This record gives sequence, structure tokens and C-alpha cells, in this order.
Amino acid sequence: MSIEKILASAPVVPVVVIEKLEDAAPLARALYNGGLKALEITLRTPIAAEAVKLMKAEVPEAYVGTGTVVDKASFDLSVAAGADFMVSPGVSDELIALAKTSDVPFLPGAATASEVMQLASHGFKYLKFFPAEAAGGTAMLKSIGGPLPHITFCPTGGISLATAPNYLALNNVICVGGTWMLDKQLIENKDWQAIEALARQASELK
Ligand SMILES: O=C(O)C(=O)C[C@H](O)[C@H](O)COP(=O)(O)O
Repeated sequence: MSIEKILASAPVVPVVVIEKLEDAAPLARALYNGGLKALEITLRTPIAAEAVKLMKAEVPEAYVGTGTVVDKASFDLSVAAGADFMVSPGVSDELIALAKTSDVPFLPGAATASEVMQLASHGFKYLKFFPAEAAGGTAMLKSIGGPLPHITFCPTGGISLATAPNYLALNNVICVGGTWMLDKQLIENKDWQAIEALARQASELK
């Protein structure tokens, strides 16, 4: 499985912070039924790895990956959980070495031309552009695309339903990451139909 195929599966990758294990399966089903095929579960809560397992069992046809992969511990936790892919907000020599020895698709984060060049030198052609809005938004991606046209991005960070199309219109953007479809109140209310509707809105973005 390639990171390209995973990222090309839908225009948006929901970035999920899972608080309750009981929400994992129905949330994954709602997001997938709404057309979002790749789900990024951030390792920011102690139940995240277990949630990945439950989501994969509930929606085996989905690509269930981990986010906030920042060191060997989180990398190993992702592998143990059976993550279909991994995403990091930035990158370190340790993570680059681990990613290059693993067959789990890895999407490293970058925010500057130098970081993009460093990752490209290690063979990465798909990068997370994070934090997208704070790091310069679409203007930054257009500028980076000039000298580095062979790198494709999944911008994430501060992107909304309204601004996502501006990123998706860029030649060097394959999809965006976002949290706007993960309304905390709807999840608290277990309103999975409403979550599915927000996912559908996101999945129909061009
Ligand atoms: O936890 C990580 O590893 C992250 O990279 C953080 C997420 O990308 C942001 O939480 C995106 O959140 P929004 O800004 O609401 O789209």
C-alpha cells in the first residue's frame, strides 16, 4: 500500500482526537459512510491505539492510520496497533530512520523549504504541510512548488470547509487534513448521522 493511494482516496483526511473508546467504531463508520476513507487517529489520548484496532475491526475497508507520531515510542505503538499509515507533525532523524526501515506508509510533516528538501533527500515525495495556515497557507505552498515541483502535500492545520478548496486547487496538493467535521458536541451526543453528513460535505470537495 502506498501513501499516495491512501491520500488519494478522498479529498479530506479527518484528524481525530478520540476521547471515548465507545465512540471509536461508530465514528469510524460514520466518517467512512460519509466518503472519508483515510482516518488519522492522533496518539494524543491514552486510548488512541486501542481505538485504531476497534476502527479497523469495524471498518476493515477504511485506511486507519495514526497521527502525532513523534518518536520511537509512538512509532512502535502505531505498528503494534496495526496502523495502515502514520503521520507526524514534523520530523526527526530518529523518525526518518524508523520510517525508512518500515513498510507502513509514512507521511512526515514539514513547514519550510529546507525541511521539504531534507525529507526529499530521504526519498519522501508526499509530505504533510503543517501547521498549514500558520506556516503561510496556500501562498507558501505555491512558493515551495516552484523550486520543488516533485513534492506533493497534504496541508493540515487551521483549514476549514470554506478554505479547503483553496488548497485542493493547488497542483501540489493531493488532499487536506482537518477537524472541522469532528464536531465535539455531535460526538458527545453520539449524533453519527450528523457526523456522516459533515463527512459527506467534506468528501464532495473538489
Ligand atoms: O496531532 C498532530 O500530530 C497534528 O498534526 C495536529 C493536527 O494536524 C491538527 O490538530 C489539525 O487540527 P486543525 O487545525 O483543527 O485542522
